[in-house]
Amino acid sequence: MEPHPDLFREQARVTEVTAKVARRLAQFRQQAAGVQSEIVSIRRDFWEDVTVNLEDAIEAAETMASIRQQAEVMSEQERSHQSLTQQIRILGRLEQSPYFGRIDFLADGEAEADRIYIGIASFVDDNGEDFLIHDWRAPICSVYYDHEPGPADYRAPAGVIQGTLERKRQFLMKAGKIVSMFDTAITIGDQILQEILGSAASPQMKSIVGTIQREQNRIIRNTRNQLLVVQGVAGSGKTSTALQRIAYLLYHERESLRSENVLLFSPNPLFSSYVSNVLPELGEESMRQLTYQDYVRTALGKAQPVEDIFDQTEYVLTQMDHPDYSARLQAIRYKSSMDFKDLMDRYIAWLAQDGLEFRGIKFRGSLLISRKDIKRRFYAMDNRISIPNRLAMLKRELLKELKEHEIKQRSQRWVEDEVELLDEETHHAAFQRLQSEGRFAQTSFDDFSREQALLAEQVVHQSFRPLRAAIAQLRFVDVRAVYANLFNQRQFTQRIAKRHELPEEWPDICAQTLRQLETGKLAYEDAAPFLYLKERLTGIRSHPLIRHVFIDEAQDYSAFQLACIRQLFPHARMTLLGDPNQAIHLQASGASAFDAARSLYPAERTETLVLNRSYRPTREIVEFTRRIVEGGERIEPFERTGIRPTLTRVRDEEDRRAKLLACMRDVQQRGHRTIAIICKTAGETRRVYESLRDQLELQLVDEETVTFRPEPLVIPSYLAKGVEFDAVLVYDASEHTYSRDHERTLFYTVCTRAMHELHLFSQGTPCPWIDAAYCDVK
Ligand SMILES: Nc1ncnc2c1ncn2[C@@H]1O[C@H](COP(=O)(O)OP(=O)(O)OP(=O)(O)O)[C@@H](O)[C@H]1O
Repeated sequence: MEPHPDLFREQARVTEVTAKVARRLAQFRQQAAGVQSEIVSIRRDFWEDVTVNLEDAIEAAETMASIRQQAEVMSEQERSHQSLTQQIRILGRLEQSPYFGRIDFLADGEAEADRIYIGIASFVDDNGEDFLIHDWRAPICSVYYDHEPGPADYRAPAGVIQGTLERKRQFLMKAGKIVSMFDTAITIGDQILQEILGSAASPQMKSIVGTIQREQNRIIRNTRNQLLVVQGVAGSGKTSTALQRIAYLLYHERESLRSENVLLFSPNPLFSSYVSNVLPELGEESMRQLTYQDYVRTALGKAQPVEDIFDQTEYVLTQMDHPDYSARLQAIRYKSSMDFKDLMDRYIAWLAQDGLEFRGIKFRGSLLISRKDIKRRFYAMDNRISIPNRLAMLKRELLKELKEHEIKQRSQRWVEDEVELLDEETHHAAFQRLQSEGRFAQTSFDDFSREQALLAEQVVHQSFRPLRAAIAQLRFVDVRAVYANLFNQRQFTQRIAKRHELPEEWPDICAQTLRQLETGKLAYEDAAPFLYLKERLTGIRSHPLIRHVFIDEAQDYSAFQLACIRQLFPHARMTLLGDPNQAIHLQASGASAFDAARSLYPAERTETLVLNRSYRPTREIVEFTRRIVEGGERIEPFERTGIRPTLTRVRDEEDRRAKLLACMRDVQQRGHRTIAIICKTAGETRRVYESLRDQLELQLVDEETVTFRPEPLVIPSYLAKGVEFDAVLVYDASEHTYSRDHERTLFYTVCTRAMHELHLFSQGTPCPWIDAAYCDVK
């Protein structure tokens, strides 16, 4: 292809700008080194530079002031070092690729067009006036993403600016050199996007800043709503867009928003690390990330273990022959529903009058306060006061009473014994304390008994510590028993369930739940309701510092979970991203997750945006995968072609192994590196790994894995969600493995992980959603 006529001129500008960037970088590095050595010397001389004098109160106060002042100097230097480091990181990136776009925008009424070069951050010339690079988030830069050459506008703080986009140019650069450059008006399709999407998958997600599409830009720059729902097909850029949106919000609200005020709920640790590099690549600190499971575990504490979500998923995918299977599946669905939440709300309302369960308070085997007594006191309080407030009052009362028990214990025999066992140092410390408090009398006999009394006080105080902590944390409320009662008073539950139908297998669900509760470990499906109950009783611990919550793969959340999340972050705006066709966990509500979320916010503060174009896979893969799901005809492929998916029939395991290895070799020969063999379950994944590892360098991915390498790997289906590979080999695409209702979305999720190649293997009848017309059958 002919080089672009302006290539020479543009390269000259790039060279000039990168030289300026390099100069600024050198200056900043020097400054940072200076600040660094300043910090080191402040740390070293800290105690020399403060005057320490604790002789009297005035001197001590002066000493404190001097320490504070010195600490302030140090933290100011540390802040400035941090900011310099961030600038250095950004300049380092600009030196490699200063910008990726240019627009020439002629505002109405102006004589000359503004020439705007767009990069990941602004760069102003040494005169402090001329922008050599504009930050992609600046208002004018939205023209680049939203318009083709011709009439265009953008929203500035002062209002909408109308004008004409005279030119739109895209660049791809490496190490300060233009690799390719196009004007959108003269090329067909999006050449740069073609190049980017055609390249290899990477173990770390990359930012899409240079090629954000118009429909994605609407999501990124949406600042009006409290709830933004993004419903997008597989590979439509939901995650990429979410991360760009976070970067945008950090810029747009830069006066008040920090990365620690933004929280992303991600599906698993592998996904968290997969996306963790995008914001740093854009010059921003990464947001906080959490899985829902981690959140529940932290909130419930170590004392209340919870089943792993992956163990629940494995159960659902493998234990079809288990006698409890059908009841458990029903339990998972019901306990995730809003019907169950309603039931619990009514139960909690009743608990305000009766039914709360408590634990007695025991010390060294004897009962100090019985549970009956605690219950009596609780229900003796004014029942117009909320349960959490009544419990707080009760807590104070119990702590006071505990103090009295503590005093009584001091004269007990066991205390005397323990005092005798105390070491010399403790005795000495008690002696010194009494002396400094002037509590010694003249006679040594009294002195001895005073020391004994002080030590007894300390011993008892120490022994009561766990009890005090337990009361302070309201552990005298027996949440587990309260939860269990919901399942062991069937008639009662049926009475309060009235309007709602309990599930058909309710008696079995009750028996199963009680058995599980007895083990001390919560089933995963009980975790969210249990936590909800606990928080409704003991007080909701909300997180007011979080201002934006993002939930990726939102289709996999239950309506119940979404309602809880809403309650936890009362001051946060919410962005929900998901694809109902990829709902793979049983508690998932799929499309109704979005309805559930919408019902939690006022309609006028809610917006839903849809992404139908799939960027990840080639056209051939989209043609194949969109036939797996209902409504797949609305999925539009991006114009990038490749080889057709294949379906290989195998005779037996030996044949499968040979054909899989042959396929793997072919794929590697075609230049692909990140190749995933996707199995359905963790058990199958391990077996495949064991059987292939002597033939192939292979990485085993399980729920503990946090990163993957660009080489062949074997992974269970549900862990692959959200990530992508150059080629996907579906280990077993037979009807035996994928044919039940809830396996359809799982199969779709697995197949849509492929960017360039998709190969399926099947022994016996292939899974019913494979359309042989859209793949090569071998
Ligand atoms: N505007 C874009 N420019 C360049 N690449 C893009 C763009 N949009 C999406 N992509 C690429 O498409 C792929 C899929 O993006 P992403 O993972 O964000 O999609 P998703 O909708 O979250 O997918 P899924 O739901 O299947 O997990 C990624 O490789 C991403 O870089």
